[in-house]
Amino acid sequence: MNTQNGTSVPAIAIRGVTKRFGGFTAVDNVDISVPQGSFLVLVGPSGCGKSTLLRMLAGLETPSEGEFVFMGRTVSDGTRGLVADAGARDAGLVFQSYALWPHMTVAGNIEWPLKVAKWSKADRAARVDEVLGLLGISALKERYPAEISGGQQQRVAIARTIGPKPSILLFDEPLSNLDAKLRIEMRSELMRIHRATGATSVYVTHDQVEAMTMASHVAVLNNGRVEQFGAPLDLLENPRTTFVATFLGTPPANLIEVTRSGDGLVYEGLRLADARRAEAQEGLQLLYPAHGLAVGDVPGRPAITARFEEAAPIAGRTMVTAFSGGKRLTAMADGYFRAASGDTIRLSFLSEPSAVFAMTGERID
Ligand SMILES: Nc1ncnc2c1ncn2[C@@H]1O[C@H](COP(=O)(O)OP(=O)(O)OP(=O)(O)O)[C@@H](O)[C@H]1O
Repeated sequence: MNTQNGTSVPAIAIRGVTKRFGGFTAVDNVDISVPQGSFLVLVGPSGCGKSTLLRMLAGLETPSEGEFVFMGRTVSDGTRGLVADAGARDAGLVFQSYALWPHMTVAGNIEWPLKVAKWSKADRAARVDEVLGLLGISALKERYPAEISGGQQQRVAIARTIGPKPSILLFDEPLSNLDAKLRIEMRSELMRIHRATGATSVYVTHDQVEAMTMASHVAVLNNGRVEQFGAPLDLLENPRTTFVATFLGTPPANLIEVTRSGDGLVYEGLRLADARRAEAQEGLQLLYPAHGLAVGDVPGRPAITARFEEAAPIAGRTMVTAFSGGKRLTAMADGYFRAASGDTIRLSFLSEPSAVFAMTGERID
């Protein structure tokens, strides 16, 4: 069904999209596409352009250059100034703020877009009950937005968006107003809804845990550009830049700046790796995941002295933050580890670095 000339047509194709505000480039030549049913997460630090990209997907902004193609159909084209309206795009948007109509009941809010789309009365009633059930909020049907909690309001907003069965769902940080526990619950809920609707979803977040748990595809954005695009595990295991390597992953990975000395790569006089991993480069950065750094000396492994900063228990182990040479390092200790801030501790490098980067941030090995 979803084919043209025998080849599969992406549900969403973003082709060479740039967005400028005056002289400022907010989105810079973005080129990604995903198949139907994907869960694409746009992740990156504040100001990297992810909301602007989502707003263009929703048709709320026009690209300066490039085009958006949904299911083989061009819905925005920067060169021609074309932007198809929301109905023609077949996309529904869920915002961070719920923006429910306060004078309408929960059922009324969900029914409204179906009225706009000219569904029959019987079909509307059936669909409202169906999405209320899907979101687990049937009991709230006759309440007004002021009479339900924030988490429930967000469910109503999601129910309202999926009501008309859009084939593309767009989410702009929909969970950021919820408390930590509710966020985790709603994450699984959203995944369930995504699967139940069969829609292709695009989800904006600055929370990399959300990105890694929900995505089938992740685009890491930095300064308006896609720094890397791929499956979550691929990005974790094969980061192409130091930006991706340190932005993704919990706890954060460590970058150690080393210099070449003879046949070794050396940090504070300590040989950490074989210099043949990176020919002809003087300064380099070595990547160690937090679990690659242990607290305390380990026989046969290189170790450094660091200044203890803080400890956070995680699943029976302790994530330890310490400083060495002005740089923040994250290590894992077995069991529950405690020390006073400023104490001197030892950190051991348990294995070879998982990657080697140039000082410019590009991956070498
Ligand atoms: N209408 C606008 N006019 C001028 N500059 C804008 C406009 N909208 C966004 N920008 C700028 O474009 C850049 C990207 O903004 P955008 O909102 O897409 O970032 P973001 O990654 O979603 O950030 P956040 O996580 O903080 O919401 C920012 O520097 C922002 O100031």
